[in-house]
Amino acid sequence: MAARILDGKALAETVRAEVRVSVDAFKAKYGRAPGLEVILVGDDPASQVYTRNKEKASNEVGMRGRLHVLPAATPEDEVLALVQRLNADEATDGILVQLPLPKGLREQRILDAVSPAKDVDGFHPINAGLLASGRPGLVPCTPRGCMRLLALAGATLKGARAVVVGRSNIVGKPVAQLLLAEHATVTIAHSRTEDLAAVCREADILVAAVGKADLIRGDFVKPGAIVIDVGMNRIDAGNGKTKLVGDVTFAEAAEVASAITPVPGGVGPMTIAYLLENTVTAATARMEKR
Ligand SMILES: NC(=O)C1=CN([C@@H]2O[C@H](COP(=O)(O)OP(=O)(O)OC[C@H]3O[C@@H](n4cnc5c(N)ncnc54)[C@H](OP(=O)(O)O)[C@@H]3O)[C@@H](O)[C@H]2O)C=CC1
Ligand SMILES: Nc1nc(=O)c2c([nH]1)NC[C@@H]1CN(c3ccc(C(=O)N[C@@H](CCC(=O)O)C(=O)O)cc3)C=[N+]21
Repeated sequence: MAARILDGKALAETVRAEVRVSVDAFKAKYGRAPGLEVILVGDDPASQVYTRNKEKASNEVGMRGRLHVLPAATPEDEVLALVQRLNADEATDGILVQLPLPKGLREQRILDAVSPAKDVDGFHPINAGLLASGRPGLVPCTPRGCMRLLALAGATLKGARAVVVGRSNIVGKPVAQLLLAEHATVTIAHSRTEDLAAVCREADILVAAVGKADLIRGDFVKPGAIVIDVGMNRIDAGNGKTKLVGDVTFAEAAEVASAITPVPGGVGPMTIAYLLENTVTAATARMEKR
């Protein structure tokens, strides 16, 4: 049996079309476009590509997107000052601080400075707490993208066994919270998990968010399971070039799973689409509160 391949690129296009509609409605109502501010500190080439894509994607749906590039040696107080200026700016609805930050900058201190109302990454402890309490707030983009891909797959979540491999605050934990909210029976596995293969084989829904190529092999996958591969690993392609792969050995898993996301073209594009969605959500919530 060959798995259905869940096309995240196409689904992200659908989400963006939905966002375009809400952006138009927002503009008609409030006379301005929602604004997303992306802060990049340093000159990491991969981060430069990602952040430029985010800026471009926001402009494509009719939002105002702006990228702030600061030198790697920028003092922490200057980064904080920019965040505070954007917190206070009426036309700024979303603020994203691209990770990782250069060494010497305290990530937590900077992320915590972002106003929870403008925290379109959903990384602020207030938003993490709201999610854990099952209350409305801004939800991290990648986990939202994973849930939408599961909906595309037609997954039944209620009562299903879900295994999330990875327990980071940005992917593993929030995706587990969202699955739990949908009444799945959720297990979170991590680097100290014993017999990861056996744990994964229990899963009707398997989410891999680790950052290790080929960690999840075909025999980790229960026949008929749905596999969401969040991993982004750049590996040597053998021909002097590199290629992007997930955490799951795709060819093997696709033999056993009922549906699987590819890398690239799976979760990645969905993350960007939900960043835009979160920005309109944040913008609307702020305007309605005024
Ligand atoms: N598609 C997208 O849009 C995005 C993709 N990513 C990608 O997703 C992956 C995960 O990102 P992120 O959550 O930030 O990563 P982190 O490095 O923060 O977390 C990785 C997690 O994997 C666990 N882990 C490490 N080794 C093993 C192992 N051998 N077996 C089981 N678990 C293990 C770690 O366990 P422990 O806690 O014990 O250390 C940790 O919980 C990366 O490849 C990243 O590039 C990330 C964000 C967005
Ligand atoms: N504050 C913050 N928020 C983030 O959401 C955030 C971050 N920092 N730091 C880095 C990670 C990683 N991340 C990705 C988003 C999209 C793709 C993506 O679109 N990937 C394409 C391929 C891109 C390529 O070819 O390189 C795909 O999978 O098809 C990848 C990775 C967001 N992150």
